[in-house]
Amino acid sequence: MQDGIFKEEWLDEVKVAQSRAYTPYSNFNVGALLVTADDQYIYGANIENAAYPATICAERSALVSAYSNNIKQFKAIVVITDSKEPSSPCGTCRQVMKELCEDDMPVYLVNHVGKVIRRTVDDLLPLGFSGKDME
Ligand SMILES: O=c1ccn([C@H]2C[C@H](O)[C@@H](CO)O2)c(=O)[nH]1
Ligand SMILES: [Zn+2]
Repeated sequence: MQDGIFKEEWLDEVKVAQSRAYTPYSNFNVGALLVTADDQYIYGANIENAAYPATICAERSALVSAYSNNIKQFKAIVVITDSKEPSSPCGTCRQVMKELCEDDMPVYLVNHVGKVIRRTVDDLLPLGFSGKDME
């Protein structure tokens, strides 16, 4: 895994992802930009549903989109929200990142004024369960 040192242009790209959110119920728009190992951009947004639990978060939208297109090596994921402080991925998204990304992949959390917090997948889900736990 190459470390994706945060690039300013990722801010513009993650806002594009966020603009695609479908949030008639919460109006809380989340964008996720998945940067692939070869610097492609995969966009994810939260897609809500009248049956609330059927909602898909932005982070999982991006990861499922990448895998569906046979793209599996990532440099980083950037997540943006309009919250006061950079918002933190939900437990389900952390578990899916644990499954599909390297433990040391950077996760950049960004708020509406561009404050960026860097964590890794392992920071967000320490001692997380994975296939290794079934060996
Ligand atoms: O990790 C998360 C947490 C929440 N949301 C979305 C789901 C829902 O549409 C809205 C409010 O929970 O935010 C995400 O996209 N990612
Ligand atoms: Zn989530």
